[in-house]
Amino acid sequence: SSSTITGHAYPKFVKIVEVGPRDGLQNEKEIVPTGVKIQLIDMLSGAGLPVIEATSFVSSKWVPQMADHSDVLRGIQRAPHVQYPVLTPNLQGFQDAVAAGATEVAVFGSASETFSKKNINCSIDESMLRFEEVINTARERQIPVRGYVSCALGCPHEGHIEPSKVAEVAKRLYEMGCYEISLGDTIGVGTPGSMFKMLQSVMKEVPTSALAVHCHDTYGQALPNILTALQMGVCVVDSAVAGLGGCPYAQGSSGNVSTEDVLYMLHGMDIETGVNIAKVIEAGDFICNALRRETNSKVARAKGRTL
Ligand SMILES: CC(C)(COP(=O)([O-])OP(=O)([O-])OC[C@H]1O[C@@H](n2cnc3c(N)ncnc32)[C@H](O)[C@@H]1OP(=O)([O-])[O-])[C@@H](O)C(=O)NCCC(=O)NCCSC(=O)C[C@@](C)(O)CC(=O)[O-]
Repeated sequence: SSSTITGHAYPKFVKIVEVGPRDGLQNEKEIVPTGVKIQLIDMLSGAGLPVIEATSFVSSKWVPQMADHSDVLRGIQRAPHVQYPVLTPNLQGFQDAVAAGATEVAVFGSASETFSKKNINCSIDESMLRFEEVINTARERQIPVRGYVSCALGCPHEGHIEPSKVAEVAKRLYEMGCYEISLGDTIGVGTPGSMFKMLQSVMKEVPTSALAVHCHDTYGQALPNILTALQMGVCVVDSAVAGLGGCPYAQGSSGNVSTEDVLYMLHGMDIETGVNIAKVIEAGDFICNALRRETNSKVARAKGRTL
């Protein structure tokens, strides 16, 4: 159902997918202690987030920060009704994830051929074969699989990406069995204009109810881009506590849009999320202290603990 605010129809409820513990931390140079990652995830669970992407089962040679994936997954206190998906690029990652107790996984493809090679060391077509193996094996175990499409609004190597290419990759992932497709503006170059065109194209191939947007805030466009997606009926938004993040294989990519800023906007529009913004700010304080870093969330900076 939808409500009308500012002359547009918006979803009444938006699902926030918190990606801070994975996308937010994967690019940190100094290894974050496993206990800190676990405490962060537990604090985020306590804030009422429905989905918390916990870690990645990728090669530790490629992404050393995620090498403790199994210990993180085993160490967290799972809250009821919270999903803790993990990234799995191939069958090996999937099997390791299941052995560590994963109950939801995500595969991550790209709309850019060059980015696919740099990020997961294979072409888009090869990646689809790997993902098909993961998805088919997951289906046998009734494990839901989410799918990402990176470079949906631009590529660090190829520049402009055709919306039709994004739609094609999204369709392939959806038809293979991903229950939700997250469209990633990996380097944060999109604007409401390019978001609109890209979504129009993707929505011809994948139902709107199965789409999520995943915005990085490099050019300060993440919130308007998200608003545009909401106006088009998208009701799942990825974000990272304290605006942590960036992809190690996307030079120039800055943090994800911050969960606190997304919540502030949504709640201000009377859109429900089930998330307690003050508790997210506390989790943000915790991780920023651990990283000895200022938050990237404007809302956290403005309101601190007083909200
Ligand atoms: C995909 C691979 C593994 C291919 O890496 P590869 O080197 O092509 O793999 P391979 O199959 O040729 O195997 C080589 C070695 O890697 C091992 N290996 C093989 N698979 C695994 C695995 N799953 N876990 C651990 N080890 C693995 C395998 O066992 C072997 O070990 P060796 O025999 O040499 O000792 C590699 O390229 C990789 O790990 N890439 C990581 C990419 C990554 O994590 N990127 C960041 C996440 S994506 C992102 O941030 C974007 C997103 C999702 O947020 C959305 C957006 O913003 O757009």
